Amino acid sequence: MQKTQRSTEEWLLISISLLGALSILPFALLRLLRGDWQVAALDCFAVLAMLAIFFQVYLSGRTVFMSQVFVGLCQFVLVMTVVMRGAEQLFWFYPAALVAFFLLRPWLALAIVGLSILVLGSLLWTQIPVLHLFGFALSSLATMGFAFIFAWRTQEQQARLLRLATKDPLTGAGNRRALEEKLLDAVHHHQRIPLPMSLILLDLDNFKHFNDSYGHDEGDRILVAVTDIIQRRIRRSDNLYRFGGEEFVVITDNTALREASLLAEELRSDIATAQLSGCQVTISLGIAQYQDGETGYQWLGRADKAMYRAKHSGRNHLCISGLHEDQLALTDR
Ligand SMILES: Nc1nc2c(ncn2[C@@H]2O[C@H](COP(=O)(O)OP(=O)(O)OP(=O)(O)O)[C@@H](O)[C@H]2O)c(=O)[nH]1
Repeated sequence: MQKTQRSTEEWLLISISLLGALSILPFALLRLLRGDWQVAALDCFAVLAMLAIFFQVYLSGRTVFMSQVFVGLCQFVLVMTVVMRGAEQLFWFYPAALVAFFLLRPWLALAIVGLSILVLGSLLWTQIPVLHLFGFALSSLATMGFAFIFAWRTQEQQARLLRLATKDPLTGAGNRRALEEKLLDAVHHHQRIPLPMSLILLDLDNFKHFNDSYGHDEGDRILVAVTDIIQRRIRRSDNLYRFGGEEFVVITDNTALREASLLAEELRSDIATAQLSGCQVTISLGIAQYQDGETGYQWLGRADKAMYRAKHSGRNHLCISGLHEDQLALTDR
């Protein structure tokens, strides 16, 4: 379960920054040959800065901040080119605006491109005929407006697709696919920054009996109520997933076994005392702290084994996987 693939965002920024540097390079060389030092210096700066962004993203995988830097750089170079070469360079506004909407969140891109239109308009106010200026204002605003609508709609659709792909429709907890992604990310992150992290696997006790006695719809309501109790108890940075029918997983970043077992005990006790649908619902839990070198599935498997030990100990119980089990017995806390 090794994560080696780059995200789409990384590939996009890597490609765009390299392509940008390679496209400006011939202009830089031409201007150097012609002795057009000022613009050549600006072009060389743009090439070097884009290459720096390329290497930074390639090596670190940081895309959000580097996208902002890239868009800021494009706008700066655009404005400076217009300052040095005049209105004839205005056509660069259009690709620079589209890159902003392509890489950034729509509202941030709107703010940056809007500001750029204002700066360019005020620079050219006295230099070009009013009709020419009016033409630029209209075409740039239309480009910005359509790009914004397109980017905003894309963002909404992506968010909706992401919800559909990663959320359990009944409870709203993350689904199994999201859990698998999270396990990959967590292990990958732990290889870079080895902070303790723990996993709690919890399973409703005798749920079949509950379903058989009260009906499937009532069973569904219990699943939703249990999800709410867990969501209210865990931190915002913790992640809850519905792993199977009546099985849930909580992954707690930056949490060692002792804190995770305290949380698990709180969950057990909160649910056991909640009187859901007028009944006592109980859960059994298995807890495992991530151990260096294991895969996400091995980590989950250890928590699963611990959870089954809890079931065999009579249910409404928690068991801990790992070396420190004795020191962490509930009576010890
Ligand atoms: N209402 C409802 N029930 C579900 C859902 N998914 C799974 N179940 C039921 O959960 C029950 C799980 O039964 P078992 O695997 O035998 O487990 P259990 O009865 O909880 O017994 P232990 O886990 O050993 O305590 C089955 O009756 C499933 O039909 C769901 O989405 N809604």
